[in-house]
Amino acid sequence: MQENALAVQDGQEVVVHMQDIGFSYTENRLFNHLDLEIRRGNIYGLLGKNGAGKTTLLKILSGQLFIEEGETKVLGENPQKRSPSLLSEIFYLPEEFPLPKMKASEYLAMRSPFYPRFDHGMFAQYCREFDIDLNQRLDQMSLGQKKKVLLSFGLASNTALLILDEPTNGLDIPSKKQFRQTVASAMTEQRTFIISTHQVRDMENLIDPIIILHDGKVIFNDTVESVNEKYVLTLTTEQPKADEVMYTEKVLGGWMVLSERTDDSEGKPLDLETLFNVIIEQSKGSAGGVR
Ligand SMILES: Nc1ncnc2c1ncn2[C@@H]1O[C@H](COP(=O)(O)OP(=O)(O)OP(=O)(O)O)[C@@H](O)[C@H]1O
Repeated sequence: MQENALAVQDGQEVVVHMQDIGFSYTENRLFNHLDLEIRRGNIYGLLGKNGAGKTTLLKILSGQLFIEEGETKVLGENPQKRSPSLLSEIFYLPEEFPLPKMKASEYLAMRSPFYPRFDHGMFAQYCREFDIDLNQRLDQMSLGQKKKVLLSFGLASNTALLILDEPTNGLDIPSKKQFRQTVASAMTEQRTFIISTHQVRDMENLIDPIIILHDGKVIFNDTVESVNEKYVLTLTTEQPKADEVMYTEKVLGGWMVLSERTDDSEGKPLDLETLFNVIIEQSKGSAGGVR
């Protein structure tokens, strides 16, 4: 693909730029003045409550839904134009999908020519790792097996942008570990992955930065590390007063409290689930939130 010159922020190319986006399915507005920037070479996690609009956002990025207001640029192009060169640089794995009545090997032969840098050796390796029989018919596979075929296909496609919507849904316990290892091994500086998920425990130590979609906007787009540099979680046995702490949560043995990190702070870093709850909680009242 002849990529247009992309803007560079902090040494990383901006592969997705969304500005002032407005979108509705019905008279109710889903996105209102939504802004988003995604930089090359990262595995982003897209988090949000049910109905926040994660799938919708991913469909806009992959040229399947059209916005009413604002501007979207993906790899420098407007995805609504659906140019073949741009579409061959995006692989989108939906949460649910119908697959044709054919063997996985036939599907490979049919779809792989669409992706100019498709790596057949990698595809075979990923399928071996996921224990997939390429001679089995796709429509006779379980949900998890189908996901593994498409995931292997997407990773081997070598597209600049790989979008995975709830990829671990349907995967058994050993496959989730395999998923993390395979995704991490397929990542390169030239690629960008966006993974939408509710299964944050499956994604711990894989996705970073984190994007949180809430109330029609992106309310957080930053690394977990940047939050942990500023804040710390500590366990206390006395119930803290709600108005004296930024965030608290009842846990076994006491209360988890989020406070600003000082030089002598001792505590544990935020896990993704707590980070999500903190950001949503902060968005309710405070100006600014945790940033
Ligand atoms: N085709 C459609 N027509 C009308 N409304 C829709 C359509 N698709 C989605 N919606 C609505 O838009 C909102 C966002 O849906 P979307 O699937 O993008 O959310 P999500 O964050 O992916 O949700 P979940 O986490 O439950 O998968 C929801 O309120 C949903 O009901």
